[in-house]
Amino acid sequence: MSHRTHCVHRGGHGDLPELTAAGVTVRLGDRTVLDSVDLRAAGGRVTGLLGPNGSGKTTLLHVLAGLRRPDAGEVQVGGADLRSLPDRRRARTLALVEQHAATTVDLTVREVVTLGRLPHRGRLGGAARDTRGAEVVEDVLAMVGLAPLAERPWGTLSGGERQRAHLGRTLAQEPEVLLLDEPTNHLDLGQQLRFLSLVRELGLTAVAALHDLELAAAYCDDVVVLDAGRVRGAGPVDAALTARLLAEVYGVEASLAPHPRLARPHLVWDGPRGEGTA
Ligand SMILES: Nc1ncnc2c1ncn2[C@@H]1O[C@H](COP(=O)(O)OP(=O)(O)OP(=O)(O)O)[C@@H](O)[C@H]1O
Repeated sequence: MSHRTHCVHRGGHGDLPELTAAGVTVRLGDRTVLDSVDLRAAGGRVTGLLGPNGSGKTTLLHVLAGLRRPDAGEVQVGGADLRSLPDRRRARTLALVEQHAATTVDLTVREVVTLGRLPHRGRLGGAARDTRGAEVVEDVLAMVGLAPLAERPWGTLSGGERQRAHLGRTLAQEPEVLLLDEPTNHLDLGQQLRFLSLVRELGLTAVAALHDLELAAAYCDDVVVLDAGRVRGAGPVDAALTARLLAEVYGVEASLAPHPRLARPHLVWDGPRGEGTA
């Protein structure tokens, strides 16, 4: 993946909107899947959305993206109620990279990325008014390392290449707020590190659901930890990811330590709770 400066690159400077959720509750059937959840994703920072399987991360991302209406609570982006934004404005403000996003199989990689330009086109869908569209698409293809595969049919891509194409389509939307649902799932270690480095370098307001606590400790500024639909911890990574929280929420003996070479926290785990050696 290329790290060159790009037109969708914001560099983390001041004017990016904050995304907040207040009292978000979602009930599905007789289950309360999210229970009065508060979240604050500060402008231009990467917020990790953490929690065990089934804790509500995807459901919360769908509420934050405006894809699911909560039973209670509200989401604000840049101080405005998400529901008050017209669809196209919302799509230009905030975009979600889904975990298992489906894409029509006979499109090429460039065509998939170009789909991200739809909110920038005229009301009748014409490309005429999207004067920057082609340039943005080429920039994004280079940025996610898919320029050499631009003409490849979607169906021939590996899982990791598809993940990068989905990111490319989302970046082509030029959102200010980027929502990512387990974005590193299909990626090898090198691609995981490059993907999250790229997300940081974009400098957008980002919320990423992550299973890998090591990656979360390394790449997130802040975290929100869900457990059974409730927030169990939130704040800057090193303050929020305490040994006690990791034991209670994940059932593991683990803690953060200074990275031996880099100025950032590093997750050190001993094992499942009660079986650690420390
Ligand atoms: N339509 C539904 N009806 C009932 N329960 C549902 C429905 N959809 C999701 N759930 C439940 O809601 C809970 C939260 O699911 P969600 O996918 O948001 O969790 P998650 O933290 O993203 O999980 P994972 O890490 O496994 O992807 C789960 O227990 C799930 O089984």
